[in-house]
Amino acid sequence: MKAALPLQCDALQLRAGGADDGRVLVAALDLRVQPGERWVLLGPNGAGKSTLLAALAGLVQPAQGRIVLGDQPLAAWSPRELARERAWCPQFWLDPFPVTAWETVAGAALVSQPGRSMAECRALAQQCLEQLDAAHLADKDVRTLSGGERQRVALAAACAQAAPLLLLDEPTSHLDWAHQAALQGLLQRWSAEQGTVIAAVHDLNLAWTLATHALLLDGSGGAVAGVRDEVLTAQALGQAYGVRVSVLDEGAARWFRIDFGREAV
Ligand SMILES: Nc1ncnc2c1ncn2[C@@H]1O[C@H](COP(=O)(O)OP(=O)(O)OP(=O)(O)O)[C@@H](O)[C@H]1O
Repeated sequence: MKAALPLQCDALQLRAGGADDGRVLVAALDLRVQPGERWVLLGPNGAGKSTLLAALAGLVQPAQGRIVLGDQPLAAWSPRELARERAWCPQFWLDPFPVTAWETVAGAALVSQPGRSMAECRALAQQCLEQLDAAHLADKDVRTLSGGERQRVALAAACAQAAPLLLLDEPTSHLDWAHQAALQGLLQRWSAEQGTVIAAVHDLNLAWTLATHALLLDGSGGAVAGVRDEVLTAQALGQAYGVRVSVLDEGAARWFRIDFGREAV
């Protein structure tokens, strides 16, 4: 896999639904993301994590400011070129047609490299399904899969695109513990090869173990971005989510506990 390109946001403003009169989700975000970094996006429901991921994928237009990938604004990239640079794995899937898992993944491989033969796409699809422990699902109709199985197929499709920037919207929302751990390992290897990962997550402990950097949206347009240890603090998380968060530092690890029985900070 080739190395990811640097990604940057300059005074980025995003509104709900990308509409001119939509609520401001992100007021003026400056962000620098370097190849090999793993970012987690956090913030309350409706804060704008999915909207920001879609904007970074080039699928939602900023109200103001700009996003730059490599040396040109995102808006200047053609869809075909962009498909070679970034893969976007959404939070939900619509599967209206009877398509198999391997066809779904092979389709993603074909999007980024239209010259590939179907045999090559199928071999790559098989490899990516194996990486996500989903090879045994290859011939199944995606409409018949369980939530976790369908999510692993979607993640395999994102990997098959072989685009070095992975934009993942709640990638572990349907995964059991073992598959969460396996995905973390995969994403760490991805970034070790100079791929970049940006993932929206709600699980603070998973966020901590996954991330090198974090971006915390407050739901009112504000955002704090930086290295993980400085952003993921009890105070900042408590304020953003409106719950009491306590932190246990244990060697190099940090554990978060949410006190659901106490009033918000
Ligand atoms: N197409 C749309 N039209 C209008 N409003 C939208 C549209 N898409 C999203 N929104 C609104 O924008 C806000 C941000 O949504 P978004 O999905 O980005 O939040 P999120 O932080 O990912 O939330 P969650 O944690 O619940 O997944 C929400 O209030 C949502 O209702």
